[in-house]
Amino acid sequence: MVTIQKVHGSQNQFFLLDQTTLQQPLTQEELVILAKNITNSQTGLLGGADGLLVVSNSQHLPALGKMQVINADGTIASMCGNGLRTVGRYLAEKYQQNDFIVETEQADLKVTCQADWAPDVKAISVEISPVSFQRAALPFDNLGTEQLISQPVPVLASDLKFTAIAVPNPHLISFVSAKILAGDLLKNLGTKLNQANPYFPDGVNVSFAQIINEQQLFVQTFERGVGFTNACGTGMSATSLAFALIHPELNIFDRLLTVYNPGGYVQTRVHQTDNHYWIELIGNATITHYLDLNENDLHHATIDPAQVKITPTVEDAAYQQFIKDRRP
Ligand SMILES: N[C@H](CCC[C@H](N)C(=O)O)C(=O)O
Repeated sequence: MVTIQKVHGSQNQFFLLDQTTLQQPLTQEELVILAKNITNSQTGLLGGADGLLVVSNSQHLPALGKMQVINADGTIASMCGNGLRTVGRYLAEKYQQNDFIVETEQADLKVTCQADWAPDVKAISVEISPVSFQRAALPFDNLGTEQLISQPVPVLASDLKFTAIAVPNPHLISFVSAKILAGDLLKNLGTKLNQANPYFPDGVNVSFAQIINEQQLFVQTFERGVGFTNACGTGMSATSLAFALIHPELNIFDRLLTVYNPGGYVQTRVHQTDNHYWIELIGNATITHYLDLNENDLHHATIDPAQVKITPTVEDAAYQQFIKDRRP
């Protein structure tokens, strides 16, 4: 039997599998099949999830481990901010360390355990990096520009301005009115740009944001490979950077922002050293369930829910209690 976890960051939900606990690690093909199966709201476990986080040993000393992110549709994401917080917590407890490095697809990133946000609400800070505005980094095409920073893009939507940032997964961001946020535009644009289209050949995470005040944002994201999620850590991080760049008069750099989302909130700090940007993402890392199942079933994605021993924790109730009166 092996144990996997169901976890969330700001209620962006994942299953977490540590390959090093298996007799035989899953192959990449098995991981993708498992991710699509286990996260599915019909065929999956516990109502499914937004993706699968795969932990394995890193060859990059001094990294404590390596994180791979597989979206619910089986596509691979180069980064996952909410996911990295839960992987960071997992590795902190596995190796009894509070400040360490985790290898991700394009960078080895800092992870730091924070003081609990409330009883049974663990908090982790993670580095979101590398950051690029270059067309080729997203990538995007046929928009008539090499960079997109707060510019109108009529072919995507009239009357909005867009910013495109890779952190390093791709994000398209627009600061919108409450009316636009409440409408169907985000769903329509997110759907359109994550199927065959001339603008974002690899798809893109699309976020609409509202500025609550100079220290608070609200962000809703339609995620590549998933659809709407309760929160997107890299989306909220990229939006914080866009906010800092679009409003230099507010001196946002190095200041703590609170970014609300449908799943709760996170905190971010945007940093600039020389012309290099990186973002600190701070937020909960919650384990909702431990799942004991047969390793063989993982290899064949033939998981019979009746054969899985599910142990809920007290942490989700603690998180719900924590965010109950912390809404914008
Ligand atoms: N939810 C994740 C982002 C997953 C990104 C994935 N949807 C992609 O880039 O394909 C986060 O907290 O950053």
